[in-house]
This record gives sequence, C-alpha cells and structure tokens, in this order.
Amino acid sequence: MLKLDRVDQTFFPGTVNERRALRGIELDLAEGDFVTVIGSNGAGKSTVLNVISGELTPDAGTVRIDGRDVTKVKDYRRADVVGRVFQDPMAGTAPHLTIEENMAIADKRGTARLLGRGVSNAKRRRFAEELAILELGLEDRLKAKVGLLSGGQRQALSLLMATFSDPRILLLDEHTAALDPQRAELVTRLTEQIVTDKRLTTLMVTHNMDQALRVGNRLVMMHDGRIILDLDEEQKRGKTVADLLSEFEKIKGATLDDKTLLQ
Ligand SMILES: Nc1ncnc2c1ncn2[C@@H]1O[C@H](COP(=O)(O)OP(=O)(O)OP(=O)(O)O)[C@@H](O)[C@H]1O
Repeated sequence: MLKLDRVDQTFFPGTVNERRALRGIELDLAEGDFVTVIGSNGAGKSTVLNVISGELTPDAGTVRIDGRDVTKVKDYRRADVVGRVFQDPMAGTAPHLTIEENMAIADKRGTARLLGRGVSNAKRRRFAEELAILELGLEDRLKAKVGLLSGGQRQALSLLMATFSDPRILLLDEHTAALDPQRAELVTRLTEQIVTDKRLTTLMVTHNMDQALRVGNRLVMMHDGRIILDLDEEQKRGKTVADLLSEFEKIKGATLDDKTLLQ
C-alpha cells in the first residue's frame, strides 16, 4: 500500500556541502505493516519520512500510496492520508488552545477547514471517549490548556490526534526519544494499542534498538542513505541488540569494501 521506488535525495548538489541523503530507496509496505526504522545519525531516516509525508519532493524516484503516485503531491494535500508525530512533544499540539480545541482541529484535518473552534456536545463526548483510551484522565480535562500537560501527556495526545482521521499511514519520528523511560514506555504501549486497533500501516524511527526489536512486525536499518537491512517478523524474532550491531558492522564493512572495489 506504500511503495517507494528508487528514491534519491541530494541536498546542496554540486557544492562542497553536497549531501546524498537518500540513494535509491526501495520500500514496499503491505497494509498493516508496522516497521521500525533504525540507523546511525544522518542515515536518512527523517528524510525518508519527509518524502512519504510530502514535506519533501525527492530528486528522483516515486512514492505511491494505495497505488496512486503522490511523489509531487504537497504535504498539506496528503495530510488526510498521512499522520505524523514528531520527537518534540511541543510540535504536534497548540499549547495555548485547550485539549478539545486541539482535537477539533485534528478532527477537521483533510476536510475543508473552518476557522471556528466551537465544539458541539456530541463531538465533546466523542473526544472524551477517544481520550479515555489513553488512560491518562485527560477525558476529564477537555478544557485544560495543552501547554499545561506533561511531555508524555502531550505526546500521547499528539499520537491520538495524528490518528484521528484514520490515516492510511502513520509516521513516528523518534516520538518517544524526548521522554523519560517510564513515559516513553507508556507512549510506546499506547502506540502499539492504537496501531493495532486502527490497523494502521506505520513507520517508526527510533534510536532505541531494543524498542525496534520489540515493537512492530518488520525492522529496517539504514546507513548512508541506503536501506542495508530489512527483517521480517520471522527474521526479527529472537534477534538481540548485539546481533543487530554485528549485522551493521558486517554490512557496513561490505559496503566500504564494495566502494573500494569500485574505485
Ligand atoms: N533540509 C536539509 N537540508 C540540508 N541537508 C539535510 C536536510 N535534511 C537532512 N539533511 C542531511 O541529510 C542527511 C540525512 O539526514 P536525516 O535527518 O534524514 O538523517 P537521520 O537518519 O534522520 O539522522 P538522525 O538520526 O541524526 O536524526 C544528513 O546528512 C543531514 O544533514
């Protein structure tokens, strides 16, 4: 349902700052796949998400969602099919608006947006029901300003809002990285619950290899703009962080050897 075909992205081409962020990325996700994405700093993980969300139009290659070529479709025109949660808990919600006002905005995503933030009683009931899933008591605080919530609560709310309109794809960009371990664990658990309940096709970038192994049904490792490892559920099962590190070293070595051979 999501297909990336030979996607390339180079920043500042032809200058001393040239950076080949993506090199021939091929990725094919089936409906309901939950893929964790790991890789070193600058490997291209966020750039892949940017290409899928439409924030970035790649230099070459195609992005297809449900068979439709969306490569050049701008992000705001894909917002109804792609939900995203960022690392920064402040990024996904408006602090000066209340919980219900934030949810009302998320609810209008993908439809013609009206400026009014009025919330009907029926909507309020629905928002409360959705919030109750989080088990954080936020359903009793609909009129609280979001800026008053903790990082973990805000991130859980961002997650709920990103999945409100039942997007086709959910992109999680290190969305638990800024949280303390306990809250990170809570948001991870909520993520698994929401993804399973809504059967969302999901890509989750993480620097936590243990989390990458535990969560989802597939694991992708990136390095230097390429996908260097793609493990399915079966291959992932029983693997340890040490196994992943040794795979990484092995493949990285092979890539460098290849380069040397080509020179
Ligand atoms: N908008 C941009 N302009 C210029 N260079 C960029 C831009 N976005 C990313 N890059 C560069 O492209 C490369 C890949 O970056 P990207 O953010 O995708 O890596 P990442 O795997 O997400 O890394 P990290 O784990 O550090 O977040 C890096 O060298 C980065 O500096």
